[in-house]
Amino acid sequence: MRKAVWIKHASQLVTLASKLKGPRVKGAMSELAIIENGSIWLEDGIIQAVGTTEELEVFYTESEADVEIIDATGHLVTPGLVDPHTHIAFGGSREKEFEMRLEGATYMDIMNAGGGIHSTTRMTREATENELVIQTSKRLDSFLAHGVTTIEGKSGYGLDLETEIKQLRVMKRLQKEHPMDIVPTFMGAHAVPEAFKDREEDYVNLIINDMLPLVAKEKLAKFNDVFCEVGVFTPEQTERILEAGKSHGLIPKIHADEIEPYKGAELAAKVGAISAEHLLKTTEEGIQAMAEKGVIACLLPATALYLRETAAKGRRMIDAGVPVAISTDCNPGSSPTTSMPLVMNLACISMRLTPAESLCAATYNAACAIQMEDKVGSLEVGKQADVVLWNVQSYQQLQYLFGVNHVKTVWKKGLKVVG
Ligand SMILES: N=CN[C@@H](CCC(=O)O)C(=O)O
Ligand SMILES: [Zn+2]
Repeated sequence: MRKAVWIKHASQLVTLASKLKGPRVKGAMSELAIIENGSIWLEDGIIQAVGTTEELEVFYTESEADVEIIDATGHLVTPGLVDPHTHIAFGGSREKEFEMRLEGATYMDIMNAGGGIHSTTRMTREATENELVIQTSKRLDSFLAHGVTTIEGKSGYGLDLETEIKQLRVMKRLQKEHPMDIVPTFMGAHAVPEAFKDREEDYVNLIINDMLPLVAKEKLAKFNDVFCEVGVFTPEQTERILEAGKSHGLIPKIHADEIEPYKGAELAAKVGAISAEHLLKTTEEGIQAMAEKGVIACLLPATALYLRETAAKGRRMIDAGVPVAISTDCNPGSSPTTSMPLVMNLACISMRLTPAESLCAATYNAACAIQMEDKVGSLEVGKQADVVLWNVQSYQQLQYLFGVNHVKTVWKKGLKVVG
């Protein structure tokens, strides 16, 4: 017999439904389209109906399915959260660097001394594909437990053809074997590998001539990301790598202006990047350029906190008309967390987003940053049945009661995966 789930009597069903197309900006980020005494019908992995509990009674009367009824009285219901920026498929762990940073070493000091991204690269190269699948799968479980049902995942801890491909294959396998939706990004330009020290151009050429064509041919990634940073890849190198990716159908993203202002936001606008990430040091000119071209600012307040840096100017970006998304940046160095609820709280506390903007940034706008908004990011008929039931009454409470995991139940494509 067919199965269905009917969630009813939600104190707030936050749908984020809208007729607007594309990422939301300014006031539209606060329009959550909330239904009180809300109700939602999940069947065949898809949302079949959304409305008040009274409106969906008819649906129940006429249904021939075996219906599980969930009484959500006193509970908030939202779309599954979307994390549009993670480095999830890596080997090993870097707690020693956490201590080193507390003693005064900077992120770039550690990286330049062969630690940081280089140390995870060594550990990722050593791990077998199966080992990486097991380690990454556990992280995905933790994301689900925190209400995240779709993530982006980057390579970039291989820095050689074989290991970059291995990381992307791990994500491709997990897309089939794990309930999580994983959208893959190639990030061979995450660092210049140690073997290419002082001959960065050779590595840039390797990415352009060998890595990008193979990644595209095997359809292993949708996006192409570069760490554009002083001492890593210059804006000129970044542009070449992103343009080469575009010629293979890969959509640009940029890790921009994280440690130093480097006109990364301006470059994102110039190359037509879908999003620019971090943006801690972005200037007013960079903000204007992103607003003009509709580049999504993917802001990572947990990373800023973890590196003890001032957070990005999220408030200013929204006021200037930049579409804003937020993310964990889950990675073993600068943000080893899988908690999007924490990131939503931090977006309010450290970047002065309102609770409503923060939720939009973690759902619909996040989906736009990985071109998944047709399927996920809002509760609308025809979209995937990715739904979270929370142990709080309102989205305001979700943002206010910070540092706690309020997830009660998670459905992915209509199936209960948590709770
Ligand atoms: N900043 C560059 N890349 C990652 C960190 C990677 C690492 O430290 O392992 C980031 O987005 O924060
Ligand atoms: Zn990152």
